[in-house]
Amino acid sequence: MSNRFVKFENVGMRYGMGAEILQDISFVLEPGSFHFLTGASGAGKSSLLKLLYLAHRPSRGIVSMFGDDVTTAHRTALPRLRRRIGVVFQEYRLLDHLSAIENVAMPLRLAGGGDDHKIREHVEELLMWVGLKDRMHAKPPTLSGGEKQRVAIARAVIAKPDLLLADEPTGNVDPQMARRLMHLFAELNKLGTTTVVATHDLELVHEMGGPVMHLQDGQLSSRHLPERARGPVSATDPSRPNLSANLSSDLSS
Ligand SMILES: Nc1ncnc2c1ncn2[C@@H]1O[C@H](COP(=O)(O)OP(=O)(O)OP(=O)(O)O)[C@@H](O)[C@H]1O
Repeated sequence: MSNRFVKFENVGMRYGMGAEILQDISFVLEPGSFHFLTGASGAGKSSLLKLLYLAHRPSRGIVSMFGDDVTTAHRTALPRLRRRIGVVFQEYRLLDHLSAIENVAMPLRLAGGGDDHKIREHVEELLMWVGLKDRMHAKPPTLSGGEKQRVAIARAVIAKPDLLLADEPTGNVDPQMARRLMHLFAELNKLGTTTVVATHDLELVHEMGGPVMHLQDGQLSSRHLPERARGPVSATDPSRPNLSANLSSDLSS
């Protein structure tokens, strides 16, 4: 288990030659833990996620991912680590020339996980669960913002990553769908995925509870809210997403 830890020690971050926008950030993400990341617009939530996704190097401090010090790691070592991370980007980053099904199937195909028929079945089931039954064959340019967001979420969770990073994943959906998507994250988390969800939706944060990382003035503070809603989202929606298909066990090896 120890190689699944994520640890930041006195980390700073800046863009180019600018001032540090994150300073002395220290925390540990225990394997299988669930964290919200909050903070005002511009506080640095997406920037912290960039460090976690290894898309940006810290200006100082030490970042350890899954037991490896990645602060000075050669860039050729990063793709192997990134394959263990699922990301829901704020701007989705879907492949426009592929259908929703093919976008979501991509992580499984890259991991060589399972035969074509099984992959398709699993992807279709997940897309149905996120309410996209009728939009599976659509390409991203023809999808609404909320639909794209749900495709991006399905793509991030399909391969059961060791670490899931979600940047404002419910920003474009209605409150009921937001709860359904949080339920999906909670179910994935129960299967062992360490999860960080950056959000402005404090109502949702209070409803779900648990550890909250808060950014303000470049500094990170932590608190723990009482956990209230780790079960089904509501009495009218007791279904569970099927995330247990064993298609990609080689991803985390
Ligand atoms: N590529 C970049 N180059 C220079 N500065 C940047 C870049 N990206 C972000 N910033 C700056 O870094 C700071 C933190 O931005 P970041 O996007 O991390 O905040 P955020 O908390 O995610 O905001 P929001 O909630 O609005 O998405 C802001 O002052 C922003 O202007």
